[in-house]
Amino acid sequence: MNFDFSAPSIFLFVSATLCLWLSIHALRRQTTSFTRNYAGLMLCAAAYALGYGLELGSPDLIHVQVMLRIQYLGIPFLPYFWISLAWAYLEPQGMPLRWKYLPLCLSVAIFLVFQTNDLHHLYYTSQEFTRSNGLSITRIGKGPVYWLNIAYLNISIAIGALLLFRAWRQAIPLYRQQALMLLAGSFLPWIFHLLYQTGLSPHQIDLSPFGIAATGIIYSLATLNHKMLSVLPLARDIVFDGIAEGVIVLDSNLRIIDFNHAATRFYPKLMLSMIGAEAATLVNPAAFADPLPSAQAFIDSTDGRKLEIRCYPLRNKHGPQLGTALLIQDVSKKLALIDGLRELATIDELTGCCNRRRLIELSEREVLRATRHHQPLAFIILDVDDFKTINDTLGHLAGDDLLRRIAFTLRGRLRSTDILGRYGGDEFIITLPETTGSAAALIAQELLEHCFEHCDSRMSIGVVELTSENNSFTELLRQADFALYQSKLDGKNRVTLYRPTQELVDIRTMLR
Ligand SMILES: Nc1nc2c(ncn2[C@@H]2O[C@H](COP(=O)(O)OP(=O)(O)OP(=O)(O)O)[C@@H](O)[C@H]2O)c(=O)[nH]1
Repeated sequence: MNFDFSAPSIFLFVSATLCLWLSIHALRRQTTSFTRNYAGLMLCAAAYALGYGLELGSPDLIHVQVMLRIQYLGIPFLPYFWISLAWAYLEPQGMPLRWKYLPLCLSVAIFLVFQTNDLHHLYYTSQEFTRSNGLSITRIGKGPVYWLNIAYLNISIAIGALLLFRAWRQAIPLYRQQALMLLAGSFLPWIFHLLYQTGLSPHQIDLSPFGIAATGIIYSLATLNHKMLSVLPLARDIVFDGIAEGVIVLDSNLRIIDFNHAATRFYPKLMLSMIGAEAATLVNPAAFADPLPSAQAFIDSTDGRKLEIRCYPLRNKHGPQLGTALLIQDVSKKLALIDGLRELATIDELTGCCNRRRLIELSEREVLRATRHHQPLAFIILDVDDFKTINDTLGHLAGDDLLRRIAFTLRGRLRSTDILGRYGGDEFIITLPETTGSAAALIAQELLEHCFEHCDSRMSIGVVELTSENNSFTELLRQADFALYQSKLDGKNRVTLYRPTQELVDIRTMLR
């Protein structure tokens, strides 16, 4: 006699193929606890649907028994994979090992009892083959392990549904659809199974595999249309809660709908009760006023910390903007480091005043400003007298110390707007905004006396005033240098104010 397949068998074969495809598809995408259990569940469903489809078309009891063995490759493990799947949806790490043992051992035990039923009849006490309406129906006598399996199946469906319900309630709207799909998928087999168990199914056909097959179809559609497998809770939980950056998700009305653990470190006020609150009550609204795809960073200062906030719009591929994600990180240390490096690059290491580069940069800025506003500006250059002798007699360290003390003394006598820099060796330059040449000469004289008094050092000084002829740092330096040279020539330890008419005379003196 041959197999006789009718429409229900064909439906089950198609469903088994879909379930098999889903199983392979899930494993090829990602191997997480969720996808592994999902793949296992779909594989078991495929075995059940295929075996029952074949059973319905079987010609006799011997063939039916073979097909039942195929079905029972999957049936005992369905509850195990179902609980594990729901657990993995709620907790991405999956079910703890100690919890897994009980359902797994139960599944293996039921599997073994079924496969050895001929020896003890603990599963089926009897089997009777009939054909009705073109379908092979097997009336079975139900043994204690059969009832154990039914109880196990029902309890596991209930536990899985409860876990998924919790996941659905906790999920943000973006994930709710997936949680709902999973939940809906669990009810069909249950209802169909109850119809069969209560004798309400037509011709005593076991409707459970049809329910499982329908679930397979729902999941296939969900996978294709809603990317069910790609929006795994893994993305939300492992990545979301594991990263060091704070993440706050806002809906389209800029209300808080989700946040990760790190975000609570940056905003201690942030807690579950703030879900639904306006984001502006927590985060500086300037951070998300105009979210750009390029996500420019906004620096917010809170509690003495500098928080860098990046704003990303959340939208479906072609749809409208669903919300906004704020990515937050503490950049206080980074900014302090940058400030430190910037300072190092502008400060003279030995004396703590501006280095040559910074001195030129700031002085040029002041020269430009004074020229633009027609304000006076003076320029002083100081050179320690006989510094080489100090180095040679007292040592370089004493020379260094003297330079430090001179810088300290000078700084103490200057205004905050004056610019003091070490130009090199034992030479210092001071740029004095809003100061005439004669006023600067008096200040220079005072500085000279102070350095002698406090540092026991003598200095030669050149002073120059900004005019329309010398309105650049280089020219001011050249003229001030000339005046300084004049001080040295005139016997050191003095101040010379540069006057344009002097230049020719002094050059001639120098050439003599
Ligand atoms: N201790 C110390 N010495 C330095 C430093 N930079 C340059 N010098 C020395 O400073 C001396 C500068 O000497 P000069 O200005 O040329 O000559 P001087 O002995 O001061 O003579 P006059 O300028 O004519 O009074 C040189 O011997 C340099 O080696 C420094 O950072 N620390």
